[in-house]
Order: sequence, then C-alpha cells, then structure tokens
Amino acid sequence: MSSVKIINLTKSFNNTNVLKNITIDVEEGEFISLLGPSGCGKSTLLKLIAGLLEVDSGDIVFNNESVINILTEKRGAIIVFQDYLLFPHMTVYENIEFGLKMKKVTKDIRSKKVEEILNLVKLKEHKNRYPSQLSGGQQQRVAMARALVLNPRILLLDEPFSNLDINLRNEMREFVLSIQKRLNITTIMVTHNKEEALTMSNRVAVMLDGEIKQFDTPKNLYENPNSIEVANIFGERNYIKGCIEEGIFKSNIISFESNLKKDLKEVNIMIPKENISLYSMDYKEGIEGIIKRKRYAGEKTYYDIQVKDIVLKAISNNDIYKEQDKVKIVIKSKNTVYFR
Ligand SMILES: Nc1ncnc2c1ncn2[C@@H]1O[C@H](COP(=O)(O)OP(=O)(O)OP(=O)(O)O)[C@@H](O)[C@H]1O
Repeated sequence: MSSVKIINLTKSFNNTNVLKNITIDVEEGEFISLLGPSGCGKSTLLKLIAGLLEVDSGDIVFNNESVINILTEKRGAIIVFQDYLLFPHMTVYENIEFGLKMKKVTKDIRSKKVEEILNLVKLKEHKNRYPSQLSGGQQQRVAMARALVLNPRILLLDEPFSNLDINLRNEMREFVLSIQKRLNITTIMVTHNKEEALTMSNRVAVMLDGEIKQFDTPKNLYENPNSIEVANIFGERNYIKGCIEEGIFKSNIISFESNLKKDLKEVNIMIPKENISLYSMDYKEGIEGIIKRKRYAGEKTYYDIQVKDIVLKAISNNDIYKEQDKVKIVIKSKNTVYFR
C-alpha cells in the first residue's frame, strides 16, 4: 500500500495538451475514481501513474518518494485493463503465475502465491481452464488476480466493468470492493459511469478536458458541485435564474429565504429533479405547470413540466399524470446550491 501524490502533472501528444496541471492526493488504502467523459485524459493519467508513459512536467510521488524515474516494473502500480488482456494460450493458473515468473520468483513461492490468490478471487476450481472457457466475470477475476499476485502498492483499474452486463457489473463492483478493503490497497479507478464512481469511491475526481474540476466525496460532489459543468456530470438538474435581495432569493417561479446572504443581481440556483414534487390541481400549495413530456421507467417516472417560461425536470414515484395534464408543483429549496 502507498499514498499517491500527483503534482502539477502535464502531458501532451502532438502538441495537444491532454493533461493540464493535474494535482491530486490519494491516501493510503483509499479508493478513488477518475470520472469524466471519453477523451478527457483519464486513461492517460492512469498510464502515467503506472509508468507506461513519461510525464512532460510535474511529479508523481508514492509514499513521499518521486517515482517518475522509476521503471514500470519496479514502481508497483499495476493497471487492470478494460479488456483484461489475458493470454489466450495460458490457463488461469499460468496467467496468474506469469508476472511472478517474469520477476524470477522461485517455483515454490509462485505456487503458494498463485494458490492464495486463486482462493481470494474464488477461481480455484477453474485454474486449469483457458480464458475462452470462462465467463466475463470470471475473466475479470483472473485479470484482478494477475495484478494482485504481484502485491502492488497501487491498483489501477481502467473501466473495469464496462464489458460486463448490468447484473454481473453490480456483483463485480461488490467483489472488487471487498478485496480492496480486505487488502487495504490504494486504488484508482477510471470510469465514465457516475453511479459506479459514487457508489464505490471514498472520493471522486471529476475530469473534464484534461483538468480536475473537483475532487471530493461522492456526497459533496452530488449535493455541492462547485460549477454547473460538474453538476451536469451527475445528471440533469434544473437551474432557475433569479436574484438575491435582502436575504431573499427571488425569481418568477419561486422565492424563499436564501442561505446566501449577499445581495446578487443575477444568480442561478440548482434544483435536483428529486426536489420537485407533483400534486393534483386541487392541492392548496405550489405553482401551476403543464406536463409536456412523460417517460415511464419502472421504479420512477420522469416528467418535463412547463412552468411559466421554463421547463423543469422532475422524477417521481407516481406515474398517474399524463402529458398535457395541469399539475401543481412544489419545489424543495433546502440546501440550495447557487451559481453565479
Ligand atoms: N499515445 C497517444 N498518442 C496521441 N494521442 C493520444 C495518445 N493517447 C491518448 N491520446 C489522446 O489523448 C486524449 C485523452 O485520451 P485518454 O485515453 O486518456 O482519454 P479517456 O478519458 O481515458 O477516454 P476513454 O474514456 O475514451 O478511454 C484523447 O484525445 C486521445 O486521442
């Protein structure tokens, strides 16, 4: 295990600045995610940490030791790639053993370590199978085992669940987390799946266009994003434009006592979909709207509601309203986030 400090890291390819001054601090034993859209530089950052690419400037520090001049094989940061990269002509056992052979570990120790890891990833009974004879989840466990057998200081996971179907994905998330916790291994996972990042990580670094926009706990990121662009990563939100005068937020849709006390001529408030409740027209409170669009999604129903000059998005357990119905909506304004 090791802590990781990434300090002012930059990387360009063909004069295009792919990583711009990245700084993050990962604690020993922590599980963090790099979350961002395709092409924002997540995998490049992982490869720099592993030593598969050279940095242009900045530093990478494991446990107070700079590692940028340390070779990949000596660094102890191991990537599990999205497509597992298992050797097709080797059995599960041989795949797991391979890295130890390369390190010239003796046969006895190799056998002991591989058996230990086979137990850990619950693949003992499949050890003589070839990758083509395994399910997607089992192949992924082999890929994890191959990394873990080398006793890495840092485990790097590159979109580890993207090739798995949805049910298996949930199971594998739990499985990876249980191993990570048991070994207390510092882990950095790349993902573009917000739910995966939020549910698995101690902290999440939101990356956009080669920059870390916010590095925070899942709860803070979801409830207190520092910008509209970060907020949008976590799903569509509603923004209502207004002003703050004498401690009151005022707009043509809602007004309420503001927790921001400064007067502001123009400000946007963020209202999550789940903070908008729908009621029938005889409800005594709320503001009138018309349902413009309805999308039934099983456990939830999504509604777009025209309220004066804007369309608000709501999510509800109730699917009784139809398109063009008039409804009353109530907007919960507690803990509102403000953006200038
Ligand atoms: N070896 C390379 N040579 C040139 N350009 C590269 C190289 N590797 C990555 N890039 C470019 O750098 C940018 C970031 O790529 P990277 O793979 O890090 O993104 P990503 O966020 O991991 O995306 P994805 O989720 O699609 O894997 C992309 O524009 C990519 O085309």
